[in-house]
Formats: sequence, structure tokens, C-alpha cells
Amino acid sequence: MARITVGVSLKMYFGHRAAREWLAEVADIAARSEAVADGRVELFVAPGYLQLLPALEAVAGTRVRVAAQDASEHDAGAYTGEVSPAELAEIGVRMVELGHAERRRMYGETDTVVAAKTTAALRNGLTPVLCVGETERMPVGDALAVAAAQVSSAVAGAPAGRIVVAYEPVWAIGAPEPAPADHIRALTSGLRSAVAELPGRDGSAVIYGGSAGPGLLTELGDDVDGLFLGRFAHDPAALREVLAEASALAALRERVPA
Ligand SMILES: O=C(CO)COP(=O)(O)O
Repeated sequence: MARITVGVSLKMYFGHRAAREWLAEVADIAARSEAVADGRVELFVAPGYLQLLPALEAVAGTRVRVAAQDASEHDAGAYTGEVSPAELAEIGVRMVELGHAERRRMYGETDTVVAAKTTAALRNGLTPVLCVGETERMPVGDALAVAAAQVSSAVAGAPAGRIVVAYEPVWAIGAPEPAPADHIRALTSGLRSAVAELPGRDGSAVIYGGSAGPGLLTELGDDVDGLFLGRFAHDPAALREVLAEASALAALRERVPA
């Protein structure tokens, strides 16, 4: 199926009440979207840990998937302050963001840590949303080498299973505008080829994140499998627009065989 994946991370922007209000609006938008309802558009939301249970409640009865923003590499034990991927799966969380640029930069997550967490996520049936990307502006070939190496190191030794690669050039996160479309297209196509060569990763997707908002998916067209949004989906109306673009793109792909 020509599926388009759209994800939104709330990072730590919203308090509890604001998150609940946003989730209720998103659940309503998803329920009204035919493309989300029939699976042509996969929508996931990644709220904070304390917002996961209310999120699961809010989206019950829709096909919206709930993702955690991180998870431990361990399932259980003496790991104070960590959150178990086994427990995430137990409560109904389906996906988990791993290796986000903010965790790599501020919390010292190395490729080794990201690989251990990827293994733990897949072991527990969670789909990793593997965040990769170069830290500074650089030519396309160099950026692709960095991002592809992050992907292959994360999945080396991990159990088989679908992954969602979120290509997020660090310099375009929290910026006024996304990376230039040509840069994104080159990187997402390159990463698609790299992921296609990995064994056991059928159904995987490569999406773009970093100041993404309405209009970008249409501009990128066929070279990307979706978007990972941050600030520019805080307004539910903007997310509604992005979902409309995703559903138009999915319809177009169904007509034109890949
Ligand atoms: O990091 C991001 C999603 O994980 C993107 O955040 P912004 O869209 O707010 O730049």
C-alpha cells in the first residue's frame, strides 16, 4: 500500500491539560480523515510519558498510533528513572522515537546507546522511529554518509521488523524553515535505498523532520514517505492541512505504480 506516515512529537512543550486538549482535537481530526481511517495515511503522536495514557484513551477507536519519545534499552530491573519498552508495549504504545537530536546532543546518547534501544524496541514489538541527520550544513553526499551510518549502526544486530527512519538534519530542527527541498529529496531518496538493502526491514519508511509544516509534503512529492512534525503541528488546523496533503499524495501514488 502506498502509505504516507505523518508523526507529531510534542517534545516537552505542552503541560498536561494542553496536551489533553490537543490530543482530543487530533483524535477528532483523525476520525474525520478517510485516509487515516483506511490506513493510507499512518498518523502517530508522540506526547510526553505522563501524557501517554491519556493519549491512548483519546485516540481509542481511531487508527492513530501512540509513540513514546524514548525508551530504555532494558525491559525491567534497577534502572531508576527509566521507562521500560516492555511496559510501553503492554499499555498499547506502538512506536518509539529513538536517537532524537536533542537526546544525542543534551543527554549524551551515542550510536551505541541508540543501537541498544533499537534492539530493545524491536524485541518488544515497538516500531522504532529512528532519528538521524547531520549536525551541520554540509554537501548532500557527506550528509547522506552520516545519516546512513547512523541508520546502519542503529539496526545492526536488532531483531527483524519495520523501522521508520526520520531524517532530521540537526540544523533544520527548531528553525524558521525546513531544509531546502532539494537537500531533503536527495537525503530521503538515498536513505530509502540504504534501508531497502537492509535485511528484515520490509515496510520501512523514510520521513523528514525539522521545521516541517503545511505545504512541505506536497513540495517534496514522491521522494519522501511522510513527515515528522514538531512546532508547526501544535495548531491542530495545521495538522489537518498536512493530513489532507498526505491523503492527496497517497491517492496519487495509488494511481501511478511505483
Ligand atoms: O525535532 C522535530 C521532530 O522530532 C522537529 O521539530 P520542529 O518541527 O519543531 O523543528
